[in-house]
Amino acid sequence: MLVLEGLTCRFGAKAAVDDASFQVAPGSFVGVIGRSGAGKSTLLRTINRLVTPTQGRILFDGLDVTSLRGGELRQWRARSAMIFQQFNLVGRLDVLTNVLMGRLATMPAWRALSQLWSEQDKALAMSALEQFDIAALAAQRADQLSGGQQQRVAIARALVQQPDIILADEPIASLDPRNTKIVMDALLRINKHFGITVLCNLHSLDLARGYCDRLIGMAAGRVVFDGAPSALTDLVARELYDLEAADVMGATPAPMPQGVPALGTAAAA
Ligand SMILES: Nc1ncnc2c1ncn2[C@@H]1O[C@H](COP(=O)(O)OP(=O)(O)OP(=O)(O)O)[C@@H](O)[C@H]1O
Repeated sequence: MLVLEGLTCRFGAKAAVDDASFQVAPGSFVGVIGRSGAGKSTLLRTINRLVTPTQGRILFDGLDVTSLRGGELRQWRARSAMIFQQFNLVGRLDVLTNVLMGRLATMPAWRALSQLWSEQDKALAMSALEQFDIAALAAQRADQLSGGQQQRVAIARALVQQPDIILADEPIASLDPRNTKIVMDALLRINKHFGITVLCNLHSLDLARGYCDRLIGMAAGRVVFDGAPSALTDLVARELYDLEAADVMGATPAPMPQGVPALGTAAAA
């Protein structure tokens, strides 16, 4: 269980996240929504401790994440895998090595430095690639892949971290509708088949409604909505998004999941 208690993150006088308190049950798929600048990215980055909170606490299964330092903090970052809008792969390295990077936190420093991957880790990485139908790309340089393929590699890397929670920060923001569906389906599969909790920032409200069990709405750093997608009426959504409402609500049809996608069924884009 992830618990946030009065979490606040200030940049100078501005509170990017302002007194956020909520709990996320294991195995849920939670969408964080809100207009640009609402504080969604900062919230996820603070949970992962890429950003240091100014006030409040983050607890995970009773562990006080806010006070972690050094090796313990590195372990937490491995347990809370981040997925970024821009994929964050090492472009000059091949796909398999990029996925194996997800195993670094489990290795002794000398092996991590020389990147001596065990056969077991290689098998795990290949299996993750197979699950997203990109095993055939294992030997290719990451920067030769399409955006959708790169994001699937990033998701495979997150999966081999064997995380408790995945924090996905606008994972489909730079993708076309077809790849948006492939990547959202991959996250849904991880959530439903492996039971890994997903906390996912999404700009598109329609997408959030289609994929998430629960939505947390942010405005000016504060949590202003927390409930089931069905409870988010158009009126509340319009208040949440203000002038951006037309852009995020049904302007272009958002892809919807057709049930929970089986493993290894993503189209080989
Ligand atoms: N490192 C930083 N230094 C100063 N201000 C920051 C920093 N990071 C974020 N902010 C500010 O905090 C606020 C929240 O930003 P954040 O990126 O978390 O919002 P967001 O909802 O994720 O927006 P977007 O969807 O545009 O990414 C914004 O006003 C932003 O300018």
